[in-house]
Amino acid sequence: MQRYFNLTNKGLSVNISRALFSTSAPKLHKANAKKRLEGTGAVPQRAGLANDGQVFLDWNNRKTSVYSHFWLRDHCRCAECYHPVTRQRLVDTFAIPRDIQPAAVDSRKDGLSVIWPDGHQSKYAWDWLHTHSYSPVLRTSEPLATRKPKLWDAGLKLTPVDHEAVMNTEEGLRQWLDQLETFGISFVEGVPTTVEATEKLARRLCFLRETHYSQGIWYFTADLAHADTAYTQLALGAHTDNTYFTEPAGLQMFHKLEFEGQGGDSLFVDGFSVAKQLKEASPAAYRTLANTLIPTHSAGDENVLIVPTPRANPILNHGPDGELYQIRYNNDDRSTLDHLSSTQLEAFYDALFLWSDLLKSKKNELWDPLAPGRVVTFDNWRVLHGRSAFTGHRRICGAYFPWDDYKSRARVLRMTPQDKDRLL
Ligand SMILES: C[N+](C)(C)CCCC[C@H](N)C(=O)O
Ligand SMILES: O=C(O)CCC(=O)C(=O)O
Ligand SMILES: [Fe+2]
Repeated sequence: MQRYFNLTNKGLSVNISRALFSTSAPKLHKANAKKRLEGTGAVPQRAGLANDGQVFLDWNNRKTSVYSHFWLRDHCRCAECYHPVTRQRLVDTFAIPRDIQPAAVDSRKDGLSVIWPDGHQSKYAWDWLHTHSYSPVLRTSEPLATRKPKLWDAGLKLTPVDHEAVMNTEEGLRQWLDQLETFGISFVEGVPTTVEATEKLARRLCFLRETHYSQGIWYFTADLAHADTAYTQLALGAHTDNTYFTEPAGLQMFHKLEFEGQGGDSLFVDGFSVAKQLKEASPAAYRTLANTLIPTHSAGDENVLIVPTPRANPILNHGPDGELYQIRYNNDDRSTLDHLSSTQLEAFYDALFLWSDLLKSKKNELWDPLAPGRVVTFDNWRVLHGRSAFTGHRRICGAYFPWDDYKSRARVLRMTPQDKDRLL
């Protein structure tokens, strides 16, 4: 049941209805703004008056969202304007009059209906409108981005995920990816100690990132097969890999297939947790590591000279929203610092010492002997890794994974196609 109020202005009839049947449907008004707007003859989107050219939705929690007319037309969700299968915009944004006004607006049980002057009818689901309310923003998190990280220290106790479950059930796979997104690290146990089984497990997660080290799965031992310290028996302090790539690998996997000797345990440190500790200990040092650009390179192999574009990046990388999203830190792969002023250089070294002290603090170090059969996978944008020096024979195989494709896989596993439609 609906009630209609008709307003006529410049010969345009506007239907305002109130949905009385659905508790989740917001009340809809547009009369005042529209009347004032048309009375002034101003160009709506440029008028700068708060309520001009907008549709108002009152939600049940007494919040009111406003949506611009142009935005609504540009975001029409009908099959002609938005491809229902490819989920891509079909409407020609640039063919929409910049000052478009609806001919009629109607609140329906399942969403907002708008009829435009050319007769085109747009529909928007209420939950889609609520999710994408931008004035004000009503969503409390960005559900597409990632799981909220849970920070950890040396005491982290994660339940290992069963290899059979990962390979044969969606639940097992989801558990693995959930841990990766939440803690930035996860262990799979019961993996056959072969390169083939490890590669199968890796590809269950995502296709692999090729690098100068390999096409896909790699394995290494202390033989300098590649000119990098990983291929020696030296200890490696906590670091992230690929600091010299424009985009470092998103994930890394290790499986220790063979070991006869002493030492060679694996080290993991939650870089997001250490960053938080640094910020608390010295906001100035934190700012220095967030702002100082560090050049890096990979140049050991004869035919390789990799540097990133841009040439240098901070250790602590923040998005435009100010969130820390990536750690890039490998003190061994840092290039010559020749671009900082004397003052900047001293500030950088001071901050680096504080960072390193926290990284090496016992309470942050998670050590694991990584017994054969126990495969570790970790977020190379968050969790730093290292190893103790070793003697004897040690062979590890593993893989790098691209960030976006790993995230996509994780997202799809925790979302329905309906979630996709609502969240995009
Ligand atoms: C993992 N794998 C053995 C293939 C290579 C190791 C490379 C470590 C290197 N310093 C870097 O940051 O890339
Ligand atoms: O040998 C190890 O355990 C790790 C070496 C390393 O840092 C790497 O391969 O990226
Ligand atoms: Fe490494």
